[in-house]
Amino acid sequence: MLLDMNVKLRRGHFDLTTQFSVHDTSVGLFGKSGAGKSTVLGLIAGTIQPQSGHISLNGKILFDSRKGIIMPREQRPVGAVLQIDCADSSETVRDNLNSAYHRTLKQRRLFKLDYLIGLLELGTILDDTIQLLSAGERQRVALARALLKAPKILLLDETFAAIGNGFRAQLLPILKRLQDEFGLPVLYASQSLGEILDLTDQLVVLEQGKVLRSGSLREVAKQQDIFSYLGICQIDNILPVNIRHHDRIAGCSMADSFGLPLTLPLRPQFKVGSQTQVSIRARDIALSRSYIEGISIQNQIKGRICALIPSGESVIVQVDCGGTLLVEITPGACRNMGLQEGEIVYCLIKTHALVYINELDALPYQRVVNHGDGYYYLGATGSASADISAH
Ligand SMILES: Nc1ncnc2c1ncn2[C@@H]1O[C@H](COP(=O)(O)OP(=O)(O)OP(=O)(O)O)[C@@H](O)[C@H]1O
Repeated sequence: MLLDMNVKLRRGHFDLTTQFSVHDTSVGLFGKSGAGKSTVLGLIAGTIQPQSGHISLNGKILFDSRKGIIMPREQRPVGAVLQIDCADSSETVRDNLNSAYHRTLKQRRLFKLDYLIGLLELGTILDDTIQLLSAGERQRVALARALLKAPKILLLDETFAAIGNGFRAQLLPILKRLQDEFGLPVLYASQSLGEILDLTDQLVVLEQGKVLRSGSLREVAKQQDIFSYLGICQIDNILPVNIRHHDRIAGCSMADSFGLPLTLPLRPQFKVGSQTQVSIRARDIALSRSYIEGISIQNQIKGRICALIPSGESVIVQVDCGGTLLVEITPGACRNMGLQEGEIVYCLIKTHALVYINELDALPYQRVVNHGDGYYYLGATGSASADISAH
């Protein structure tokens, strides 16, 4: 275990009782404004002390109220880019980085100074004083300084948002490389699920100073009533399909997915035998207890209900039909049908509700994650309930 934290803190009216662990992988600390994300990062970095509990990193105790241990901030093997770190300074960038470089013992150094200057594109601002830098430039300098400490974990507080869209696309692969090549995981605090999921699908979800859920998005999303808090407002199923033949007269392409026949919109440009993916919105699938004769809907896929997940004003029905389909219906429909786990249902999908994945980008949605098992979670930009900022 890399980071283990179980602390209590009362600050004014805010009560934080937080327990979570981080293993050797990057984690997103998600929560709405005021949930306590910056406070948690400050507790790990040592800028704030809890009233009780313990925090350990890589087996080293950073804080333990019972043993009376408080490791000073400068000694913690933590690289942190906190909002308070980007304060004014009359030092030049060069002096600021040089002092951080020389403070780290030679044998512990992970990065050469020139390497980080190149990596974070700081060459042109080396002689500028920090107080004259833009907010994004300050964040990059703070990141370089954090990395020069040769940390065991990197704490970032909404850094993508502060650093600007242009540099963000460059920063992401850098953070992934730090994790892969140097084994340096990131604890990334943000109010934007989309921003976190660019980096990792491991989440700690905070609400009012408490850990609401933790685990992979998949595990977190299995539980009730979390979608709206996460800002997920649409779920798409992504199905792998093998094209079997094109029927120009019927106006459709025939395919199979998970061994089941599927009727798709006609796309003769896909070669027979080729593979592609199609997307179907969870809320565009209807359920029936039996196969329906005399209906225009071409796809009636038989499956077994493996979970019924209440989610705000919807119920997500997880149906195992070879692969898994997520179907979103109203609680009323669920009640009227008397659906129960383990029962057989038919998933009804209109041909034209299936969208080829290469045509999906034309839709006005923001894709937030490849779910691994073939689901993409999409947030509609601009939705009132969605807190997913546009890329
Ligand atoms: N110095 C302080 N004294 C008292 N209360 C504080 C102090 N700093 C923060 N708080 C309170 O602690 C709570 C959590 O703040 P925190 O900054 O950790 O939230 P956050 O999740 O990072 O929010 P945001 O996303 O807006 O930055 C808030 O209610 C805030 O008012």
